Amino acid sequence: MQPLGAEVHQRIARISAHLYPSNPQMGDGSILERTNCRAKGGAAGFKVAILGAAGGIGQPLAMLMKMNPLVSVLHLYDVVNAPGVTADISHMDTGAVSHFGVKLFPTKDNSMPRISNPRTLVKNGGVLTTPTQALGFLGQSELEGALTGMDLVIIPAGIPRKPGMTRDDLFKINAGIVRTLCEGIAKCCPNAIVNLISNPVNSTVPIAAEVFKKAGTYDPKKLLGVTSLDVVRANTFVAEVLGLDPREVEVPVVGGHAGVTILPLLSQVKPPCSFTHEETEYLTKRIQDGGTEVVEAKKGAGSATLSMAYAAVKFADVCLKGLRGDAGVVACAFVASQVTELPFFASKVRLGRTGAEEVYQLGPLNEYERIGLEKAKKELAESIQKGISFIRN
Ligand SMILES: NC(=O)C1=CN([C@@H]2O[C@H](COP(=O)(O)OP(=O)(O)OC[C@H]3O[C@@H](n4cnc5c(N)ncnc54)[C@H](O)[C@@H]3O)[C@@H](O)[C@H]2O)C=CC1
Ligand SMILES: O=C([O-])CC(=O)C(=O)O
Repeated sequence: MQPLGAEVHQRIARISAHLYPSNPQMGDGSILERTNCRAKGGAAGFKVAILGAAGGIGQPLAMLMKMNPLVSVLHLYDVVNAPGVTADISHMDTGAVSHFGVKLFPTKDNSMPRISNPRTLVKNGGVLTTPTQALGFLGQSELEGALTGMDLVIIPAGIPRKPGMTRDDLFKINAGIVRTLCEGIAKCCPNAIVNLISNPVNSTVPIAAEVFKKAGTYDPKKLLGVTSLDVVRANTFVAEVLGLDPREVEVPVVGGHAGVTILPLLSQVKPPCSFTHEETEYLTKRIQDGGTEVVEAKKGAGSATLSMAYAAVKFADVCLKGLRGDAGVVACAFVASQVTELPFFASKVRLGRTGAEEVYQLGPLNEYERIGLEKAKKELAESIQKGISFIRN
């Protein structure tokens, strides 16, 4: 293998310094390192990490994010099988790079980096690029590499439910996983938008907030619990009842993401429509129990993964459009909120360059929804407190 010329060496150092401004050691080119760069033809876009990328949600989510034209770099992190998933995804001829892998090795005198396969280097508008060569991020020791420089971090890491379990039964294991991952975010990409999928969302979002507060990096606008699957389900089930195309239906779903805390506002469905009491009861229950419906159908093989990946990608896409500065980007999410007396609540939010820039009020509720809201708040208050106490005590 031939050593690289000084010009290439300097270019690598410049790119690394640009990508890792807070970690200059990554840019000196004299250590074994990984560098990000765009594949030839890769669109300028956002850097996205998926934590738990080898899981039931993580894999289809990685695939769909690799197809998103707003994404230029995709980091796939897991404690198992991340390199395999990354290798697989990296063969897709889309723009995003699922972690490009040029490995730079020190030379004997430690002065000049070598590249494992110099033929993979391509010059693209002055930027060092390579056709996608997959490298995932495997295990705790690679978490920092996965997170450094990210604009958006999506977290579907953690165990899923089996029949008979509640989402709260996942707390014992998932709380610790979320804490560790969020400590990494606070350290490596404190300005990233975080989309938290791991259950129980009603507690994991408060956990994440406490971790960020402890680290001094908390920005409530940037932490979003993902409740988009509730909206996706609500749109589907309401469309079935109305005999409409689900793509034309918009149902706000507020509260939280577990059982009675999932509160569809059927009085605010677009296009405007009305439901009988029986229809309201049927729809509310079906939307609230949508997750359990899938858990039971899978008979112990996990919970919703494909519809969740779809819903997560829809939500990530609106977050990226907000970051890009698009106007009028609105979606439901579980966020820090003053809409009720609770510190967190899911409602419609407007997404902008800095995250959830505006949290909308609930609007007029009917009697059925007002009763539902009281039930939702009671359970939510306990779940939120449980998350907060996990970090504070
Ligand atoms: N917010 C929502 O609407 C929904 C949330 N979920 C939740 O998403 C989570 C993931 O579900 P699935 O993908 O079906 O589970 P899964 O078990 O198929 O995948 C989870 C992945 O997380 C990885 N993982 C475990 N510990 C990790 C750590 N410390 N760091 C990084 N990765 C780690 C595992 O290796 C695995 O690949 C569950 O908690 C589930 O309840 C599921 C559906 C909907
Ligand atoms: O039900 C579960 O455990 C997974 C989930 O959150 C959902 O599908 O809404």
